[in-house]
Amino acid sequence: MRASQEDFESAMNQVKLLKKDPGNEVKLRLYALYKQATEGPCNMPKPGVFDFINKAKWDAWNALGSLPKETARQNYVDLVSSLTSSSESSTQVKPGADRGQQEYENLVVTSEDGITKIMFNRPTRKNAISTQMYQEIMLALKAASKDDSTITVVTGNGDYYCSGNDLANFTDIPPGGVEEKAKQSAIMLRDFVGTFIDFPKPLVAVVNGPAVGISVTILGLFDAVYASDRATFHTPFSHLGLSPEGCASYTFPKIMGPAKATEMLIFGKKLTAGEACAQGLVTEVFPDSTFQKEVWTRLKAYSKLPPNSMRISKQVIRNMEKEKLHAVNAEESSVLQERWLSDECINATMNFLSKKAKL
Ligand SMILES: CCCCCC/C=C/C(=O)SCCNC(=O)CCNC(=O)[C@H](O)C(C)(C)COP(=O)(O)OP(=O)(O)OC[C@H]1O[C@@H](n2cnc3c(N)ncnc32)[C@H](O)[C@@H]1OP(=O)(O)O
Repeated sequence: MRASQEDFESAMNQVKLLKKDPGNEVKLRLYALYKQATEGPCNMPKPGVFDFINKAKWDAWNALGSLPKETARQNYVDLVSSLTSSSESSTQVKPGADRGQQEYENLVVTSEDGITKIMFNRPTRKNAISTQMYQEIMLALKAASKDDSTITVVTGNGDYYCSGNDLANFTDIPPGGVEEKAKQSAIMLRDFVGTFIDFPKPLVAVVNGPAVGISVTILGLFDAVYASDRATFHTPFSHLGLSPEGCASYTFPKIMGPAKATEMLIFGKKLTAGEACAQGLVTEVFPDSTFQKEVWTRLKAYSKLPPNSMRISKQVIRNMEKEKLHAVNAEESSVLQERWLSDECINATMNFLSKKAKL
C-alpha cells in the first residue's frame, strides 16, 4: 500500500523524535527524499564548490532525478520506519551491539574495508536455515543497512553456500497445531524476504558452493552474484511438495525467461554455475582455486566507490519494482502456508527427516 500524506507527516514527526543521530549520510537521504516528495525534481541552482553543506544537499536531491513524488514519499516513510524500528529493537540486541559487533549463533558477521560480510555458519548442516537463523539474518541485514559499510556480502562457511530451509523447522509444532505453525512460518517468510526487497545498499552474494531452495530464490533480489565453479543452483520445490518463494515466481522469469524459469522452479532442474551465469542469475563464475582471492579483491575495489551514489543508483534501479515485489512476496507466502499442510509436502519432509530421501 502506498504511503499517504498522513503517513508522510507522521514520519516527519518521528524524525524529530529519533533518540540517536542517524548520521550525515542518512540525514542527506531524508532531506533529498523530503524535497523530492514535496517539490519534485531538484529545481535549485547548483551551489558553489566551497559551499560544502548546501552542495551535499543539492547533490543528494539532484541524484533522485525524476523519481515520482509518491515514490519519494513512500521511500521517506520506509526510511524513517527502518530508523525507528532499529532504535526500538536496539533494546533486544545482545552485549556488543553498540560497538556494531552483535553476537549470532548461526552467522559470523564482520565489517572490514567498507564491506559487511554476513556468513552462514552451520557448516555441519550445510548451512540449512533454522528458524533462529532466519531471525539472525534479518537482524544482521538491518544492522548492515545502517552501519557505515558501503557494500554488504552474504556467503557461506564450509563446502556449501546454503542447503535452504532447515527441514526440521517443521517439527517444532506450537500449541496451536500445524495450522498455527504454517501461519507463523508464512509470516516469518514474508518478513525475511521483505528484508531483502528493502535492503538499501548494494547486496552481493558470494556463492562458495552448492545453493538450494530459498538461498537460490532470493538471489534474484541481490545486486550481484559471484559464484565458484563448484556452486550449483537447485530449487527442488515440486520434489518437496512446495512452491516458489523469495519472489522467484516473478524475478526468475524476468531474469531468464519463463521457459528456463519453469525448468528450475517447477521441474527442479539443478543448474551448474556456468548455466546459472548464462541464464543471468549469476554475474560471474570463478575457478574455485582462485575464487575467494579474485572476488574479494574486486569487492574491496568496489567498496571504495562513493557510497551515496551506489545506494541511490540501487534505488533508481530497484524502486519501481518494490511494490510489485512485496505483493509477489505476500502471495507466495500465502500459497506456501497452504502447501505446508498438504500431504505432498508432509510426506516429502518426513521422508527426508527419516533419511529415506535426499535431493
Ligand atoms: C519456514 C520458513 C520459510 C520456508 C521457506 C521455504 C523454503 C524452501 C526451501 O529452501 S526448499 C529446500 C530445502 N532443502 C532441502 O531439501 C535440502 C535437504 N538436504 C539434502 O538433500 C542434502 O542434505 C544435501 C543434498 C543438501 C547435502 O547432501 P550431503 O552432501 O550428502 O550431506 P548430508 O545430507 O549428509 O548433510 C549433512 C547434515 O546436514 C543435514 N542437512 C542438510 N541440509 C539440510 C536441510 N535443508 N534441512 C535439514 N537438515 C539438513 C543432513 O540431514 C545431514 O544431517 P545428519 O548429519 O545426517 O544428521
